[in-house]
Amino acid sequence: MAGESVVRIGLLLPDLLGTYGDCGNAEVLHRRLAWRDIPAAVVALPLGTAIPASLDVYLLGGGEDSAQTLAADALTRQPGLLRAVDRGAPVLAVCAGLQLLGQQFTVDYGRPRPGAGLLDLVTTAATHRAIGEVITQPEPGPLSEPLTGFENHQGHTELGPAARPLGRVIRGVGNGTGFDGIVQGRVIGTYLHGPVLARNPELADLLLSWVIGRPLSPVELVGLTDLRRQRLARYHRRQSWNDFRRLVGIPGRSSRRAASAAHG
Ligand SMILES: NC(=O)CC[C@H](N)C(=O)O
Repeated sequence: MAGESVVRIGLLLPDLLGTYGDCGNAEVLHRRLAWRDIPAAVVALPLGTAIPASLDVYLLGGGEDSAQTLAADALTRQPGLLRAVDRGAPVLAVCAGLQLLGQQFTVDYGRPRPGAGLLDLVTTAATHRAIGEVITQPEPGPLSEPLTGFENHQGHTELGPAARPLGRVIRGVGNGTGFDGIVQGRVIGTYLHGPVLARNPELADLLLSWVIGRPLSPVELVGLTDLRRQRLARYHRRQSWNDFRRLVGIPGRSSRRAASAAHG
C-alpha cells in the first residue's frame, strides 16, 4: 500500500464499464476496509481522466460492445494501469474488462481488435451468448469457496501459458473452455457479475490482503452468508448432494472418517 494511510480504490471508466452493477465492486472493497477501521476512498476515473499509476487497487467492469471498444482504445493510449500492474498493484477485471485487458478481442462478430495487452488471453466471438447463473470452484490457490455470479456475454476466451484460470466451471459457461476467468500475477479476471465481490467475500478479501500486505481479520455479514447458501442451494436442488459435493471437492463422510482414522 504505497506508504499511505488511505487505501485508494481506482474505478476505471465507470461511465463505459459498469453493467450489472459492477461499479458496486468498489463500494464492497470500501465497506470491507471500513469494517476493519481502514480508511479508504474510491477514485472514479471516467473517460478522459488521466489514470494514475499510484492507486492501491484497480477495478474494471463489464460493458456493451461499443463501450468496450472505446474503453480498450482509452486504456491502450495511457500507461498508468500498465505501470501500476508492473509494480504489483492488484486489479479485478469483469467480463468486458477481462476481454479488453487481453491481447485481442472480437465483439459482435466484427474484426479482431487489439486489447491493452496486459493479460495473456485472446477472446474470439462465441457462437452463442452465455446468459445465466454461474458457479465455479476456484483452482488450487488462495481461494477455496465456490464463486457465484451472473454472466451475459458472447466471448470465448483462451488463456496463454503465462496465465491460469480463476475457477473450474460447475454451472454456466465462463471462458467457454470449462474454466472461468484468469489469474496472472495480481490481476484477476472473471466473467462473473453480481457484483462479484458482493457475492464472493473471499475474493474481495484476497484483493484487499494484497493491498494491505497481510491477511485481514474475518468479518461476517449474516445476510450475505444466507444469500450465498441460497445461491448454492438452488443448484443443489437440481443435483444430488453427493454429485454437488464431488464437483466442488467437499470430502464425503467415508473419506472424512478415513482421514480422521489416519490422524489417530
Ligand atoms: N457483459 C459484458 O461485459 C459483455 C462483454 C462483451 N461485450 C460480450 O458480449 O462478450
